Amino acid sequence: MEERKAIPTLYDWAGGKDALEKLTKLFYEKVLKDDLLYPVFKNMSTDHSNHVAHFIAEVFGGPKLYSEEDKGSHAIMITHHLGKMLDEPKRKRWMDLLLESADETGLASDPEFRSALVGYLEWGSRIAVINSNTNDNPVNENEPMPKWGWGETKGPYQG
Ligand code: HEM
Repeated sequence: MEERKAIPTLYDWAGGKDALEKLTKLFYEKVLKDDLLYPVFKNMSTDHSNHVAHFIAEVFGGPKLYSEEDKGSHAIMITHHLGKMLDEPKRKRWMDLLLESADETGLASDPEFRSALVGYLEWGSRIAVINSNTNDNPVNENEPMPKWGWGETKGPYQG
């Protein structure tokens, strides 16, 4: 049977911390210029963009940038969404602008990586909408950060 080469984490394949911070920086610039999303994010902190990059970095198998460096946790991330009353049009715009930013910042665009990225963002953004329509955090403070991998493609294409 043919041996597969070592599978990189999604974090490494994406280009690490710098690539993810660049992605969210452009994304929140777009968000603040967007009529639908501006009111939702107008009070966000100056750290917001990096915190989201660090959260994704950690979920994608990178270092504990969110849970240790930023002193966050899965439960704390969810707390930020509680009561925000998000809906499908806002979620969709959020997805569109994030994927547009991925293309414009030159994030890895191979089919395997993008399938994992979109899968994670669809999952996470739909959960964010659900949690934004309640004030009760369903996640316990001790629960681990989510982890996301390559999914069905099992890794980058190895021609
Ligand atoms: C995979 C999906 C998502 C992830 C990983 C994520 C992650 C985060 C994180 C880490 C924070 C805390 C930032 C901080 O420390 O300042 C946050 C806050 C927030 N997120 Fe999300 N989020 C996601 C989806 C969404 C979506 C779809 C929306 C809206 C359409 C949204 C709206 C917000 C808002 C309004 C806040 C609070 C902003 C404020 O502090 O004023 N999030 N999110």
